[in-house]
Amino acid sequence: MEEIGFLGMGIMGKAMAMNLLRHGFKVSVWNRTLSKCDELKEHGASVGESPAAVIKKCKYTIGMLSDPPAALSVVFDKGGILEEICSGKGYIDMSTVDAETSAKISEAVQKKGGSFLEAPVSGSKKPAEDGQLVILAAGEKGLYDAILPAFDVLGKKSFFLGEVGNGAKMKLVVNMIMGSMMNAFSEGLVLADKSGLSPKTLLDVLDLAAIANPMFKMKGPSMIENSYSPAFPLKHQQKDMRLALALGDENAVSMPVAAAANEAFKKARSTGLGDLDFSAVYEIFKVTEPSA
Ligand SMILES: NC(=O)C1=CN([C@@H]2O[C@H](COP(=O)(O)OP(=O)(O)OC[C@H]3O[C@@H](n4cnc5c(N)ncnc54)[C@H](OP(=O)(O)O)[C@@H]3O)[C@@H](O)[C@H]2O)C=CC1
Ligand SMILES: O=CC(=O)O
Repeated sequence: MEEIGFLGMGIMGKAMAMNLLRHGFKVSVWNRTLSKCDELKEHGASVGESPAAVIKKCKYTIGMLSDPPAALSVVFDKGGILEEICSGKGYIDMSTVDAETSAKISEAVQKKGGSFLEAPVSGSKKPAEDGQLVILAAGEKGLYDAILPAFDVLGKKSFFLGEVGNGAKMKLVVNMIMGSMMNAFSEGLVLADKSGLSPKTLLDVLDLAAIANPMFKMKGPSMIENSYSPAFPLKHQQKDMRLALALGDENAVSMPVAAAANEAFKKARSTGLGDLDFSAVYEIFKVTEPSA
């Protein structure tokens, strides 16, 4: 396949671009903080000086940026995608954003004659390293078909969900559920501990019960060690809760559980836990009321 552009060398983008390189793809990368491209360069990637420079060089370019302002910035700002995107080129945004952000980008890219696909992913740092992501694509089907060889390397399964916005919405629903589960899990760990049970034994029981799941299994042991090395940064999980709640507002869906979870993530951010893993929300539940 032709050289693939990759914008955003954060936790996910770096792992995904590395994976493409490992599978023999030629990759051209860009990151706002340029030094984060060094390791990729050592593994054979070329480095572009701006998103526009990468788009100019590559037929297909993937973006993996933190949030809606970042996703919009690489498209609309000086040196951005719009300066070089044209007929025959495609942009695939794999960031987690809301449907409105995706639609804005899609419209602008198409106005210049380019193709657009949104393709947020489910799965964190390790699945990204192992090519085990779940890809939630929507937009131009021709671009989806063309980029599938790369998706087959990045993920274990790709879904094509129709018109732009459906991928973003699916991702927000999934992460709203994940964030709510992480809150219930944290409360349960604290309740076990405070009521004299072993949190470690709780993990063993949960793993054999009807609610066993990969997230509890993966995060539980590090949480009880108070270890929160970021795989999925808490600030991004809170962004996803916020965007999912806005989707709930638009559709008049009452979401009291997600709203409470969002408050806990906000509180965690306000106490400086935003750059840690989202499982650090556990710390919020450990804080006990001072006795009167
Ligand atoms: N980590 C995870 O487990 C998962 C994350 N996601 C989603 O993937 C996306 C990326 O996540 P992740 O890699 O963890 O995040 P990181 O915070 O590790 O990386 C964010 C990236 O966005 C860039 N960026 C931020 N602001 C701007 C801006 N204004 N202009 C240009 N670039 C900018 C950063 O550049 P710089 O280095 O210069 O700061 C960096 O490359 C997010 O939308 C997240 O919600 C989805 C699934 C799993
Ligand atoms: O967005 C995070 C994930 O683990 O999926």
